[in-house]
Amino acid sequence: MDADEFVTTLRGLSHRYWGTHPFHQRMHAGELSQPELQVWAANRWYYQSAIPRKDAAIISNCPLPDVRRQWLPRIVYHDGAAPGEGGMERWLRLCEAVGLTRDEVLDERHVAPAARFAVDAYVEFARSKPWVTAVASGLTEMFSGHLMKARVADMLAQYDWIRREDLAYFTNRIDAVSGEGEATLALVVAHCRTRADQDAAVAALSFKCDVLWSLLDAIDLAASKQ
Ligand SMILES: O=C(O)c1cc(C(=O)O)c2c(n1)C(=O)C(=O)c1cc(C(=O)O)[nH]c1-2
Repeated sequence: MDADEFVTTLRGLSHRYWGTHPFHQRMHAGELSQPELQVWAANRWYYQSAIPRKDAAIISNCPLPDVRRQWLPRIVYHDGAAPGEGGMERWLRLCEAVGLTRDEVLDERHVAPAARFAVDAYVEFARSKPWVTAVASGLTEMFSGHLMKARVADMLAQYDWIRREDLAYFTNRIDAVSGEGEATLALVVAHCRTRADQDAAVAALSFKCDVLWSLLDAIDLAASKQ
């Protein structure tokens, strides 16, 4: 495929993205109870906490200093440059805003088995696949900016007990993905040189859509028991 066709094929997977998942639809429509939002926040914590390990696995498999240098800030973004900073900290504050304690999030007591299984599969994928294939799996970020913008607006409009500062994770992340999404796409296009590499990248993005969808299926089921 030439670069345009390759990018079009990757973007063509957007219909499989978790933006249209029924749980997200209910969240955006204001139909979730506070206990259901707690299930969501506590389970997504497990995803958030796995992302730096996933990115470290990509770096460990990559022999190219330029790419490692480009990827490294992602780990610091989530872990923070110091304790009490960074994306994971902002997610924990969101958990507290929906009424969870830090302890009950950090000890993972609310993490559903299928949520754990889906997230662990993503980390294992990054450990076991060529680095560029694992990078391609993160291209769901291309689809996430629009969704996160809608999420902030809809949550503020629909849940009057949620304040803008509670959603700092997302407002901060929206800015980060606009740059990272394009840079990641450029990296994947530049380093997938054969048709086999390109097909593996498309399959990786498809796999990641399945990971996210499965995570939300697990959350949906756990929330329905509230
Ligand atoms: O809220 C969302 O809908 C959403 C989606 C995604 C995604 O599409 O993978 C990520 C995030 N958020 C996110 O916050 C994040 O840090 C992130 C990292 C990655 C990744 O695969 O490396 N995806 C995502």
